[in-house]
Amino acid sequence: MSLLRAQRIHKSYTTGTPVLLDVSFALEKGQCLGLVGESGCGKSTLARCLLGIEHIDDGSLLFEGVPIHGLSERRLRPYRKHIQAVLQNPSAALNPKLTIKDSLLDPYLQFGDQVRLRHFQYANRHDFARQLLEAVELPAALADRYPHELSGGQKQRATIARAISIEPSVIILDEPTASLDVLSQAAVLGLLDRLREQLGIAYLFISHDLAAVHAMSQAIMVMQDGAIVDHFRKEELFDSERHPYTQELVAMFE
Ligand SMILES: Nc1ncnc2c1ncn2[C@@H]1O[C@H](COP(=O)(O)OP(=O)(O)OP(=O)(O)O)[C@@H](O)[C@H]1O
Repeated sequence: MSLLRAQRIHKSYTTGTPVLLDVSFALEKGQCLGLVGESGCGKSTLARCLLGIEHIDDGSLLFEGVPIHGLSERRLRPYRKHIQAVLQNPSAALNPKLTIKDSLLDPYLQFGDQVRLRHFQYANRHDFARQLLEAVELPAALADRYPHELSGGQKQRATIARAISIEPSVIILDEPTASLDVLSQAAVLGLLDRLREQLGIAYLFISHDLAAVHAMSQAIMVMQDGAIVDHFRKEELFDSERHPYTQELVAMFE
């Protein structure tokens, strides 16, 4: 059974223009599924629907076969711990008033009594934060700093540490390196890839950067104007039967 399955999802905002059109896919355990498409095609809207931040107008979303669309916040809560997110802007994702340690501990304080950790061990706050910082290759001394005292790359590593802290099944990565310089981008993508292998977490990796998506993913979906126009295995990217839009993206990539 797939971990996360979207079936024939449709969504419009109040303006009425469809933003997601008949979107279907399945994310398997431990897989990185890439989603590529140009700005405004609907990628972040899909991410927000999967996270339960936006509602869908039609279709279904299933987590391990259980419908999770249209649930009240209270009924959605048991699923929130399984699906975490790392978004584009780490400065917006970290509370400026909290130390890095307190931000890292936040998901565990919310869900720790409901999760069974296999990789990390919670003995006390300080040691847990140390393990998480170590997992994302940050020095333990950063635990007591505030977000404004970290570089962009360090902040994004901290948001990744927070996302993995309760060992979710899925992380939605929405342009996770967009705000970083080229060297930090490569380092953060390498880190994410290693963590997926170590922790067995599945990613939906959303990006406008086909090269990054190709490097990270086992399967790739291409979105155009809210529809998935192509969906293929990584090895099939250069095949001649690719959708014309995919071929346009490939021409830019080469
Ligand atoms: N809250 C909203 N209300 C109305 N329209 C919205 C809202 N959020 C997004 N849109 C519109 O939906 C469309 C898809 O936006 P979305 O942010 O999902 O695209 P995207 O592919 O993630 O773009 P980018 O790569 O630039 O982040 C756009 O036309 C956008 O203007």
